[in-house]
Amino acid sequence: MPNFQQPSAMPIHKYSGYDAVDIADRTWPANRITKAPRWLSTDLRDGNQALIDPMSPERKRRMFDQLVKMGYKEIEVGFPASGQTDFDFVRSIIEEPGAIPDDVTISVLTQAREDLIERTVESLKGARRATVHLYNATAPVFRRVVFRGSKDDIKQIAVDGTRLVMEYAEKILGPETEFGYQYSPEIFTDTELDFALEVCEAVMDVYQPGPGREIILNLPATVERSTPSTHADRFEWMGRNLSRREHVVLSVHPHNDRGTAVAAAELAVMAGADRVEGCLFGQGERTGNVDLVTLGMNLFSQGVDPQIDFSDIDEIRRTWEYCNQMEVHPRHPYVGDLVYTSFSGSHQDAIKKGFDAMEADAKAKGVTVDDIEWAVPYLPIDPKDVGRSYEAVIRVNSQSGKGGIAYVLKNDHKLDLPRRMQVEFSKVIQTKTDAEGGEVTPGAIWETFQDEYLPNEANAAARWGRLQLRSGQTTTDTDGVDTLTVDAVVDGQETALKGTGNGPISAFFDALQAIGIDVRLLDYQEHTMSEGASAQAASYIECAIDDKVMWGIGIDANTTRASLKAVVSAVNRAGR
Ligand SMILES: CC(=O)SCCNC(=O)CCNC(=O)[C@H](O)C(C)(C)COP(=O)(O)OP(=O)(O)OC[C@H]1O[C@@H](n2cnc3c(N)ncnc32)[C@H](O)[C@@H]1OP(=O)(O)O
Ligand SMILES: CC(C)C(=O)C(=O)O
Ligand SMILES: [Mg+2]
Repeated sequence: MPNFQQPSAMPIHKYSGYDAVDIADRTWPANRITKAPRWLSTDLRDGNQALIDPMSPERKRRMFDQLVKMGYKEIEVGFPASGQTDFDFVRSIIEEPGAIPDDVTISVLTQAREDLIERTVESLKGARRATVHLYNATAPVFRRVVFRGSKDDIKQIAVDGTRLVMEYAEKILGPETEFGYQYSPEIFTDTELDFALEVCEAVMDVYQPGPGREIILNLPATVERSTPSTHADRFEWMGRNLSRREHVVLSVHPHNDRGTAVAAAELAVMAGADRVEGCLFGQGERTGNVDLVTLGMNLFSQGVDPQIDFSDIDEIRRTWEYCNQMEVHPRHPYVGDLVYTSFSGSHQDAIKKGFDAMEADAKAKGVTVDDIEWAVPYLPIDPKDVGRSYEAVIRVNSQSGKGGIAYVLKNDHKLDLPRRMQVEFSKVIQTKTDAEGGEVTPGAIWETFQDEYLPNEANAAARWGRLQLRSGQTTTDTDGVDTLTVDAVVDGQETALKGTGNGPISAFFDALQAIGIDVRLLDYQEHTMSEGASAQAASYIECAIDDKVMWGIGIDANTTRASLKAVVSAVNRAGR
């Protein structure tokens, strides 16, 4: 096929590509992530600083409590030198007994400026575990435009900042505080690798990490600039070249400007990152920080424990929406309203078969479906594991086929329709969706089903059809011949019918023959709808009635009655 694409008129000359990393013997592509990295939530700092209306103290507290409840052990709680609100928030959680669990480390961010550092460290007085996070940009355009200084000047900002953090921590914080330090060469992604390394080494020379004294070196994709693979190369290069590597916690902090933050984080972990910083649902500056929920759930879906509890994902989302005053997109991975829903026929067919196969496999092994490996097509995880029901899994519209409709009837009403009956009923629904458009809700599917197949069971006003069954009795003689007597309403008249046959169904056909209705049996299936003494049975009968082939269904606690009702259902439909 010829390619008809044409050069665009976009101003491409304004932009340049990123540099590849010279690391031909890279090892990260072969690595697998087999355990959760250390997580840091920066919802209360990077997420909060990106909001039109930053969180009120009450909203900040709700978010903090939610993060603690989910299991995050490192939480960046603000930029206390930015103003009174952040400062007071940090003080409030430190001063309230029990607000910060003993195993949670709070962290605070500061620029490398003495007044800001002093105020920042002051905010941490009395904390059990606290980290000061210092940053300064190291990339060429920042050196030239923002700081207007040389490489050495920029390195000096980091060195002086580190020394000041240590001095103020020594002066202000008592022995009750287990103090930690984190340094970020901001805009790492645009910084020359050897210079990023040089600055990190200079910072370490001041801080002197060693046994029992870790340093967190966080390499941020402040603005995402490259493919995740180049980002991973940069992490592998830094990991190989950093001295004192065993005392360094190498941390990744992706933003999502190119839409690949999740991949960038995962590949960086494969390349040696020990720790990931991000925000729930990808909140954060511009296109957001990396989404911690997607990262955690990606691990979960591969059988790796994220060490974070996502089992009530809608509650997490409600809290997040309240705190951020924003809405999660309906297609957001793992949590959006539509992410466990299929509208299209072939997906629905496969999902229904998947659920049926899971049930059968579990039964064969004598266990429950929760004990076997998840294998339902089109559903990467079991929605139940994040607190979702199966209700939304299949939704029916004009793109849907028989499988989806059959799924709704089975799931909501325990009716396991035979395949040819599924085809028959899906045509009824298709007529409805073609005529009315839009979605057909499970309630509307059931109403249509009742009206089509069970008019005598549904409300009396909606009854229709030539025949209604009142009561029936069979007797069997010594030759095995059944005689059936039936009290019925035929064309509005109370009528007594009688017939014989080699079973109740053929006896009923014989009785119908007497009033001019010619019925032949083509297929018969039945199943119980629940366990126990009061269990209902569903009978499905496919009949040739005069020149029409029709399915009917009967539901009753008595299987004979259920099958007679199914014949009535088919006969009435033939005359509709
Ligand atoms: C990538 C990130 O997310 S970084 C975090 C960004 N978050 C925030 O900035 C939120 C909170 N910040 C604030 O509220 C304010 O910036 C404050 C209160 C901390 C400081 O405000 P101001 O004193 O007005 O300074 P402002 O933020 O404009 O900073 C600009 C000055 O700081 C310098 N600067 C910027 N970053 C740094 C840094 N990391 N270390 C040292 N100096 C820095 C700039 O070069 C500039 O200096 P100049 O005035 O000599 O040209
Ligand atoms: C302060 C740093 C870590 C940051 O948020 C960034 O560079 O994106
Ligand atoms: Mg950031």
